[in-house]
Amino acid sequence: MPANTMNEDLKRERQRCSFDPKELTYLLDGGEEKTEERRQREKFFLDDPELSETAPSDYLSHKEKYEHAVKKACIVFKKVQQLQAQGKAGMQNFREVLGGQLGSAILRDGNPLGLHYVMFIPTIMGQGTIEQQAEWISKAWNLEIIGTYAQTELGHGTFIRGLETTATYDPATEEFVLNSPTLTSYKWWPGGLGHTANYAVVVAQLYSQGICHGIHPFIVQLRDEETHLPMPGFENVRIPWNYMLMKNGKVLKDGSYVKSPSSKLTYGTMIFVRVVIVQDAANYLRKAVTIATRYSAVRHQSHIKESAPEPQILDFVTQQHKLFPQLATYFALHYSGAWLWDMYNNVTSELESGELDRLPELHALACCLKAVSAADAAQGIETCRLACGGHGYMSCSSLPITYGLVTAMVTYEGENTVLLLQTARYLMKAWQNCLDGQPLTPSVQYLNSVRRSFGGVYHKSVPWIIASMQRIAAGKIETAHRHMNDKIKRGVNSEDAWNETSIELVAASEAHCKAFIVETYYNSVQQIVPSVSQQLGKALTELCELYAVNTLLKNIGDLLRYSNVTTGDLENLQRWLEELLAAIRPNAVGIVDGFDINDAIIASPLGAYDGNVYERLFAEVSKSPLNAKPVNESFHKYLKPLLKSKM
Ligand SMILES: CCCCCCCC/C=C\CCCCCCCCCCCCCC(=O)SCCNC(=O)CCNC(=O)[C@H](O)C(C)(C)COP(=O)(O)OP(=O)(O)OC[C@H]1O[C@@H](n2cnc3c(N)ncnc32)[C@H](O)[C@@H]1OP(=O)(O)O
Ligand SMILES: Cc1cc2nc3c(=O)[nH]c(=O)nc-3n(C[C@H](O)[C@H](O)[C@H](O)COP(=O)(O)OP(=O)(O)OC[C@H]3O[C@@H](n4cnc5c(N)ncnc54)[C@H](O)[C@@H]3O)c2cc1C
Repeated sequence: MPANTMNEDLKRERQRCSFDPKELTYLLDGGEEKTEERRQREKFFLDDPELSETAPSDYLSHKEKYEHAVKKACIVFKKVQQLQAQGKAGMQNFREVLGGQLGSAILRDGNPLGLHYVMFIPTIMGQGTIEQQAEWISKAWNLEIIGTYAQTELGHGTFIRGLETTATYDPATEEFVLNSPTLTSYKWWPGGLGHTANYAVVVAQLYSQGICHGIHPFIVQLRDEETHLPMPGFENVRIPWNYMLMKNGKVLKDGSYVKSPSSKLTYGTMIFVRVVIVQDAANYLRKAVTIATRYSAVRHQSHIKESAPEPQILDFVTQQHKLFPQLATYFALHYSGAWLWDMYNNVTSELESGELDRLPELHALACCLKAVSAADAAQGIETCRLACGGHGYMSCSSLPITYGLVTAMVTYEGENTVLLLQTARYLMKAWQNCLDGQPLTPSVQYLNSVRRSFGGVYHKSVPWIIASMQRIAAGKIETAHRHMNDKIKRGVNSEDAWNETSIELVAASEAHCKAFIVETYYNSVQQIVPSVSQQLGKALTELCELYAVNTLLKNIGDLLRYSNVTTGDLENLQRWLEELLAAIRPNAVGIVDGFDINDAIIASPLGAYDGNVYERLFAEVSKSPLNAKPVNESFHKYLKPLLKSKM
């Protein structure tokens, strides 16, 4: 590949961008200094020859991939320790140091230590007493032990009250006896459980004095710390009394049970991970849209006008309609994720002082935001793949693997439909409170105002769109509530009525979440615009408008059903969408440049900063061991005899 050449199209794109991409980078990182720190950190990891890929891991076997990942995770751990020694990494900023983008670039096929950091340590922090934290956290943090989070069983993932593993307290020995007596009670899915972890937080039904007290977390040793040989299976495994994490519910040494202030505090780690997933989904989406946008600026094909040269595919308005909403969705999820992270931290500190009032609202928001961000990011990444035509299908484009990672988010940490139904429970209660004139929590306040006014004359503004989306959400919530109650009045029991109404409940929950995202995104941009250059402010506003208009237009049916919008208003919205695509077009490459994603993290010949797409693609396929010899052995072994036999 010619050294230091920059694709001419990308050069032109960069010249025409109306703002300085660096300004966007600093904004997203939280300041120039933070950007510099991040870049240094990335360099520190990515320039390490031991961490850079010699050959793409696609060509390794399953076993080799695992071994390769363990090796890299250990190198990364040592490097994190070096940073710690320099005061540049600690528990507080661990997510920044190795979270999402950087971590997943180094450990492309999965991180064998991921669950240790994302769930094992957070569970001990959230569910352990001070003494238990003192005993386990430093061991875990220093990797003297490796843990995982073993909740899901072969038979149950969603319905955790149905878990079969039991932990029965024996006061005579002051131990818990753990049992997974059936095939369906086998712990199944926990990350790192197979070969990496030697400890786990095991979620089991607690029995004491003959009574079941529901599910609780226990620390269980899985493998010998020296030999790494597995401990005997989960049949009458004895663990000491203080291996039950007892910050919330506890068993006293005599076997009496002390209830937690709320049984749902046991579910705290799940809320934490759901909150983290929103940001993570956003980051994967911005990587995919960076790849697809740069590629679309470099790729020329077909004609808009027969007389003109083949255009950049980014000039097709349908291509813009595929990609620019994904750019905007990144920002929408980023700001909603940041908002949720703040709420999570505030509510968590309230919980520490025994205040539980805001837990249901946090749970309702974390559930629907996790579900919508995972689904929208997955769909957005797939759209980016399709937007890259055949080259997007190649695994070296990084788009298929990115989609694979994000579509898993739809299922793990609470399957999306199930989580949306959790939010719907909250919304049904909120609507009843609204009807009864009871106070409403901030995220559902809009129900009161929407109940009072059904209409609202179209004007070209995001606040009008927010009001319309709230109207749709309130309409769907009201419809689901009414239909469910009609069934109950006709004699259907409430559980069956819930199930029979669940399609509408899920739709209500999604609509509520979308309205929340648009409002949060708009409020964030309103706050940011005065502090940035006029050009960047304009670009950010256009993206926010695009997200709002596009989201509303995707729900035309609902808009017609729940508001007094006219067909003329819809035509105005469509025109506005097209204007926004045209306005964003000159800035598209500048925006993805502003994400400032290192080429090694992009890891795609289609999306590198220099835009040398074809040269990089060619270099990439040359790495395949299949292309090392001109004739593959299978020709002599199988094809040739077959061809001969036909002659
Ligand atoms: C050296 C190398 C270094 C590497 C370092 C790497 C470091 C990386 C650092 C950062 C990386 C950042 C990026 C990371 C990205 C994230 C990757 C994560 C990977 C995770 C993998 C996946 C793990 C899992 O999947 S673990 C298993 C998760 N399982 C679930 O989520 C189960 C889903 N089911 C449930 O949650 C529940 O059962 C339920 C909610 C569906 C129903 O529960 P239930 O039946 O008991 O309840 P009810 O329906 O009866 O409701 C009762 C009542 O309680 C309320 N409720 C329910 N849940 C909660 C809750 N969590 N909190 C509060 N309240 C709750 C419910 O609403 C009801 O309320 P009512 O008032 O209506 O009664
Ligand atoms: C990549 C990956 C990593 C994972 N890592 C871990 C881990 O580290 N630790 C761990 O403990 N677990 C882990 N899991 C398990 C994960 O949390 C569960 O798979 C997830 O919670 C979904 O549960 P399930 O598999 O039982 O799905 P099911 O509940 O069986 O879902 C199947 C279908 O049934 C529907 N359904 C189920 N219940 C309801 C309901 N009440 N109402 C309406 N529809 C319903 C769902 O919507 C879905 O369509 C992981 C899973 C994956 C895919």
